[in-house]
Amino acid sequence: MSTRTRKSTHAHRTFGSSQKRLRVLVDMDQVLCDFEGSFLVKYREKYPEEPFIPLEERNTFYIADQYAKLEPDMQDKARDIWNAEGFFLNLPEIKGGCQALTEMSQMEDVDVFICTSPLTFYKYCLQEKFKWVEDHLGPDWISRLVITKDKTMVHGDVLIDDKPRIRGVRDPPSWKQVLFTAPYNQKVDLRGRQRLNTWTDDCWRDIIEDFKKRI
Ligand SMILES: Cc1cn([C@H]2C[C@H](O)[C@@H](COP(=O)(O)O)O2)c(=O)[nH]c1=O
Ligand SMILES: [Mg+2]
Repeated sequence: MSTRTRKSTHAHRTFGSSQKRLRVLVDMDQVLCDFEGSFLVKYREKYPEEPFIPLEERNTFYIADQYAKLEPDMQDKARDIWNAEGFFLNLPEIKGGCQALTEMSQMEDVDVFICTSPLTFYKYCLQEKFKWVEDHLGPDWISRLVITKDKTMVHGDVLIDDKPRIRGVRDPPSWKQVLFTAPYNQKVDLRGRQRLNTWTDDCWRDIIEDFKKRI
């Protein structure tokens, strides 16, 4: 066997698959963690006499924008809830999310990263996001956590995210968004995006398989 043949055989073994790997980015708040539900429970505990907005009537991405319209100081009262120590750490999981992520990361030719934005008031949020990931997914996922204010700066093929409009310095971003359903995005124009309603059926699997065929 010539040197050239040996080299190519080795190359074939090392890089045997011609399938490109699919890089999937998955958001945390309202995709893996129940930000909205937890906010409402805590808000009503803290301010039982104040008006509130039931989940099915939420119509803006940022809670504060809608609460500001109720009464002038509502925005600050709402903000105190998610700025508090322990809020992010104790967010319940969106049903089936962590199981789906674990299974997704075991799919052939798929790399999964968590991609989340922090609060500007980052005192508790940053470390609590790390701890949440460690507690719910395990320590190996810490190296798969990307925290950024600008998700367009992160390279990927797919971003599963509930935010109706994601903008940043890169336009268009490298990824295609799959819109994860949340109360405030039920009626938005999908603009060609796919929707994922839940982690508890196998639709996410079909979406990922479909993207694998397209890259
Ligand atoms: C007021 C308010 C804030 N957020 C926060 C929570 C996160 O820090 C980001 C959203 O991050 P994502 O990666 O886009 O999920 O903003 C929020 O989600 N909703 C609110 O009402
Ligand atoms: Mg989100």
